[in-house]
Amino acid sequence: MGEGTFGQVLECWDRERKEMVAIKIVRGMKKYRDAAMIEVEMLQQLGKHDNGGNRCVQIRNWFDYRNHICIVFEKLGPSLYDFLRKNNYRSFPIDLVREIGRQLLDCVAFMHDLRLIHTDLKPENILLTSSEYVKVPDYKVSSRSPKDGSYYKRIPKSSAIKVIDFGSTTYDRLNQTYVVSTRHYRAPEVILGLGWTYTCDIWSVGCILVELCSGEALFQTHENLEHLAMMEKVLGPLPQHMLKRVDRQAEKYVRRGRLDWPEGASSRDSIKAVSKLARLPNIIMQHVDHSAGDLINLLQGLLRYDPEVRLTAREALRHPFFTRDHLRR
Ligand SMILES: Nc1ncnc2c1ncn2[C@@H]1O[C@H](COP(=O)(O)OP(=O)(O)OP(=O)(O)O)[C@@H](O)[C@H]1O
Repeated sequence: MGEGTFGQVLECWDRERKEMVAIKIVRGMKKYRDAAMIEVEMLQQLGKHDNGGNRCVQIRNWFDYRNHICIVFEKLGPSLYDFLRKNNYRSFPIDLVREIGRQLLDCVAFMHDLRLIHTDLKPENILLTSSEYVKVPDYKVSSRSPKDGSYYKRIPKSSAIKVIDFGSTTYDRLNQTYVVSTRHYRAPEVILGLGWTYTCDIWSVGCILVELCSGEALFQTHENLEHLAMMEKVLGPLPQHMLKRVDRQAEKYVRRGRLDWPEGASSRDSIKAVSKLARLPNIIMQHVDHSAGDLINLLQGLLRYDPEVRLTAREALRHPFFTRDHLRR
C-alpha cells in the first residue's frame, strides 16, 4: 500500500478478526526500530483518548517478527496526495476543503490538548477512510489536455479523513530547534532556527488547505532562502523581530535586517520561480468561487509568520469559514 525509508506497508487479511488491515513492516536497523516503538507508544496514547477513534488511524496490534517491528493498523483509503495525483492535480471543491480542514484541525486540537505535536502534517499523511469516488464533469478543463481523461474529475464520495504517521510526533519541550516537517510544509521559525512548538503544525495545516484548493503544493522548493523568498512573495515581508533573532545557520539568509533576496538567489530560475507566485488572496480567488473571503482570512491566521500570534487549532475551528451557515447562502 505504501513504501518509504522506514520500510513497507502491506495490505493483509486478519484471519482472527476477519478484516483487511494495513501492516507497516519496519526495517530492521536500530534507528528505525526505535522510531517504530515511539510510534507505537504515541498510537496507543492517542487511541486511549480518541473517543470514537475517528481522528487518528487506529492501531490494532504490533509484533516483532524476525527483527522487524510490524504495526497492524485499520485499513484506510488513499492519501490526499495520492488522490490529487490520480486526479491530475485538480483541486478539491471548497465544501470538501472545509470538511477536511475541520477534521484536520479537530485532530490537531486533540493532539495539542494531549501536549503532542505531530510535526509532519502533509497530504501524504492524511488518508481518506474510503477509496470510493464519483466522477463529475470538469468545467475548468479548457487549458488542460483531454488525453489524460480529463473531461471529468474525481471527487471522494465521503470527506472522512484520518491522520497517520506518528513516527515524528513529540511532546512539547521548550525551544526545540532541530529541523522538523517535510520541506514544503515547514514553518518559518523552523527554517530560521528560532525554536518551534505546537504552532508548527498549524503552519502545515495552512499550506495543506491551500494545496487542496489549488491542487499544487504552495511552496515548491528545495532551498531555504528560496523558500523564505516564496513566503514573502505570497504573504508579505517577514517581520524584523524574527529576522533579527535568526541562528548561526540561518544568518546567511539575512542582510541589513532583510531577506537577502534576490541578491542571494542561487540561479535566475530560482528568481523566476519566486516572482511567478501570486499573493495569497489571488491564489485562492483563482480557484475558489464562493467563501473565498472567509477562507483567505482563515489562511492569513494559520500562516502568520510569528508563531506566538498564529491561530491555535481551537481558535481556527471557531473561524467563520467553519461556523457560518454555508447552506443558507
Ligand atoms: N492504515 C493505512 N491504510 C492504508 N494505507 C496506509 C495506512 N498506513 C499507511 N498507509 C500507506 O503507506 C504509506 C506510508 O505510511 P507511513 O506514512 O505511516 O510511513 P512513514 O514512516 O511515514 O513513511 P515516510 O516517512 O517515508 O513517508 C502512506 O503514505 C499510505 O499510502
